[in-house]
Amino acid sequence: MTTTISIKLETDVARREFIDKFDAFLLDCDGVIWEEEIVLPGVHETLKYLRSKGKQLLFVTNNSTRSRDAYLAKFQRLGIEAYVDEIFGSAYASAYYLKNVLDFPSDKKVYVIGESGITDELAAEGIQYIGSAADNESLKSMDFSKIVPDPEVGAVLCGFDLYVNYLKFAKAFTYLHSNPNCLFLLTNNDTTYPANGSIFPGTGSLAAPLVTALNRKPHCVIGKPNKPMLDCIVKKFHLDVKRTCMIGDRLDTDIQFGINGGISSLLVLTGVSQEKEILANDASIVPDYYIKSLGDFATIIE
Ligand SMILES: O=C(O)[C@H](O)[C@H](O)COP(=O)(O)O
Ligand SMILES: [Mg+2]
Repeated sequence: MTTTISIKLETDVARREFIDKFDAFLLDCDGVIWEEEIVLPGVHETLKYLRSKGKQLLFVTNNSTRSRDAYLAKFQRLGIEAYVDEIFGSAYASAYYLKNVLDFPSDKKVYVIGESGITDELAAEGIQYIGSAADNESLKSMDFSKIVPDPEVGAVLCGFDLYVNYLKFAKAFTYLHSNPNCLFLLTNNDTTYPANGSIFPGTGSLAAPLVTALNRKPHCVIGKPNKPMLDCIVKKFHLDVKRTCMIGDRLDTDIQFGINGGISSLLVLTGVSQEKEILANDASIVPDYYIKSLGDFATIIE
């Protein structure tokens, strides 16, 4: 097996040469740019520097809790220059995929386990939905009489949901179990979520009870590392894959996304994946480059 070596960008010369190699950067958000409301050190300066060099920046996040507009408000709140067309969240990509790829029927509904990011983006695409916040209060007793099949539910879409509960699982299970034509979609499959210098259960772990109960894998997972998200981006921006680099904190989503898309990849060590994982002899996913933090590029600013 040929061992791929990842290049660690430790010197200013190496960092400058790296930046000059690319015209477009796809930037992951959680664990790269910020941890929730805290922008990581040096990231403001680095993003400003990339823009000053005329680089195309695209923000590509598996986080489905916010719509593009809500993300734009977050970028503005945190003092980061961004434009709505540069933002690709898994909620937007899921609504785009349902509308433009699956041609989801207008007389059908989507049952949502997830938050306003998903419901706002579905509404923006004119797709009917039920569930989400309406089911934030779970069953109070073992009375299941109100949980019945609904042939109008054409898909179950599961994303990150702080209010996930038994009622939501029972409804989603019933729609999928009673109707083999009901689509089972995940916004993304991240097993963990980076926060507060640690990791917590992520969307993939929230959807796992449904996968187990149904004994069925999702019909489609939209977010990184899967093609639907990348197709959406490449089609919209006609990127030159040879001059494009994905920057992320997670090997099995961000770096695999770059590999799947035939674009270069840079791993940062401020989120989920660690240096020892890419240095291991049996490393299966190896980025082209890696650096301690996106903010470290601030050292080359003239
Ligand atoms: O659990 C999740 O959904 C993910 O951990 C989270 O959303 C990752 O977001 P990203 O790192 O792609 O910005
Ligand atoms: Mg991340």
